[in-house]
Amino acid sequence: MVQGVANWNTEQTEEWLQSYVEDWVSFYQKHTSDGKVASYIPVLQEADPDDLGISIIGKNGISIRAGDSDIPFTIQSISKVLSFIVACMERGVSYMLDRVDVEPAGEAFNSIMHLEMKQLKKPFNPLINAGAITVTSILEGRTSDERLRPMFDLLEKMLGYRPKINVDVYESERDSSMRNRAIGYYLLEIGFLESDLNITLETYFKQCSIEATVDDLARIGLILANDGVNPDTDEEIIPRQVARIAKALMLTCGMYDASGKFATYVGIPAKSGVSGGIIAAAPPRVRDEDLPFLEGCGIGVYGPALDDRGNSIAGIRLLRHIAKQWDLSIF
Ligand SMILES: NC(=O)CC[C@H](N)C(=O)O
Repeated sequence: MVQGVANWNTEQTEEWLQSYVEDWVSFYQKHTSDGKVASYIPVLQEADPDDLGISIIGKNGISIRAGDSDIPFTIQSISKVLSFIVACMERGVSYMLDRVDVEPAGEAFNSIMHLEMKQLKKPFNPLINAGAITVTSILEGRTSDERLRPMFDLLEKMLGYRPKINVDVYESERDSSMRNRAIGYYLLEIGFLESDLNITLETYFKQCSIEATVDDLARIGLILANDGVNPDTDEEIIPRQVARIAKALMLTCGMYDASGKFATYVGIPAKSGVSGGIIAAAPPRVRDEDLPFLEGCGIGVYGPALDDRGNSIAGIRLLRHIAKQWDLSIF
């Protein structure tokens, strides 16, 4: 554990922590060879499987960056957290919780099976594809761009710029994602969708193709860690109740059928995406020891080589190491 950091909130300590993180990233970078880049969305195969980068942002602009931290990537399933937040802000929490449950599915992120076998009254949770597509069908607006505007507005507030959609990734998924179409048709048949299927899928593929960097994820993670308030300006960006539900979902469902292990070994609300991104929100914690980021931090990781659950293989190992070293677990 990194101990004895007297008044760690200084530039000197920032540099010191940075050198630790750089060592850890270069160690775990070798683990990327244990994973595989996603190929079911053809353009995602072009990612370099060796990449591994991280950004950690705390209060007062303290930030640490290491490895391949400048590479933009599409947020994929990380967007499911944002669409759920936006839908709750548009429609209210109880409206949303009547239409999508908050229980871990224990199945692959794109599973269709449980929808039929369990005769559900609503999808298990908003972070698996069936739940996320249902949530996207509830977003307000006639066209996909209209529906995504509030999500971009929210991102702009958090990041200070308006991210873009990666059109190549969007088109690649739109033209190949038969499974999501199958999920969509099934949802339509059982009456879970609140609006047109084609516009819903177009919106869903676009939200998955929003491009970001690890810094962006860390910034969003920090705001979530701080219950929706930007800790540097005290502005409430996401209502506290919504931010808390989002974090509960990230912890219980964010890493799909590896969520239990992630909660056990890392213990931080987090969400992964198949392009290799992970967002994590480490809330403030009370400890006697002098440890980094006691006031909480946001973490963004990028490592496109995935494990068999679809989570960044080296990214998870790196997060596990950092959480242990700095005692970041919420438990
Ligand atoms: N796990 C993911 O990131 C999945 C997102 C991807 N766009 C899909 O729907 O298949």
